[in-house]
Amino acid sequence: MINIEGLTKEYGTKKALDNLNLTINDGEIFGLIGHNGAGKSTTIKSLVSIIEPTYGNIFFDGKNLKENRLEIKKKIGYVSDTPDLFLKMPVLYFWRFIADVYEIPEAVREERLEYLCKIFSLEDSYEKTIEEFSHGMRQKAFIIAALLSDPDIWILDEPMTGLDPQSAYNLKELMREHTKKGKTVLFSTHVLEVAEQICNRIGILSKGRLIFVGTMEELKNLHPNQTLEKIYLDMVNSDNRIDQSLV
Ligand SMILES: Nc1ncnc2c1ncn2[C@@H]1O[C@H](COP(=O)(O)OP(=O)(O)OP(=O)(O)O)[C@@H](O)[C@H]1O
Repeated sequence: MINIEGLTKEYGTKKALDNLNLTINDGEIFGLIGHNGAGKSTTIKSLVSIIEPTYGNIFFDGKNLKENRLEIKKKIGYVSDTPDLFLKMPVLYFWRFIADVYEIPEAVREERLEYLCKIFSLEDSYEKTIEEFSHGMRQKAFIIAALLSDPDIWILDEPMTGLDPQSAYNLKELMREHTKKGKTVLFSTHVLEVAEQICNRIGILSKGRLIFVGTMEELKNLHPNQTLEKIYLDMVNSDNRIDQSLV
């Protein structure tokens, strides 16, 4: 279980996150949805220890991230929204490097690599450098790297971006299988349909604040005669209007 308590991130006078409180349960696929700049990546980067929150705490199974960073990081598979690292490295070297960092035994890593490369159709690209990959192939290379150690918690920033329909479908299936085992997936997306298909619950972020947390059914029930898109847009736009009326 992940507990986010009072998470706030300030960049100078800009509040990227404003007192975020959220629980993500074991066995749950949780989707973070929001406009550009809403705070999705800031939330995710706080969870994976890339940025230090200004205030607040994050607990994984009751353990404070601040005090148990390394132990918790080992349990997390993270995909960034910008898969543009290690460009000059042949992808197989990159995966083996990640396997070394996570201390995955030789036999296990090769088997897991074969399995994931098959799922994401990269089994014929071992010798290529990441630079030679298309955007979608890079995305898949970084998803494979994140899942190589079979981590309990998957935290994925816009994982579907650039994926072809087959790879997107396969990733969704992997997410479902993972959470069926009682494990956790948190991912961000702009695409409401993706969230509708696979999320047990979603959180809608607007200007660093959570303005809705619940199931898609609960969201739809707020306005039964409207489309999901309309409900979402009305919610975010009325949040903007409330802010403007306070100025
Ligand atoms: N390093 C930084 N310095 C200053 N402001 C930042 C920094 N990183 C993010 N921000 C600001 O924090 C806010 C939240 O950004 P964040 O990247 O979390 O949004 P997002 O929801 O992931 O957006 P997108 O959908 O475009 O990826 C934005 O207003 C952004 O400009």
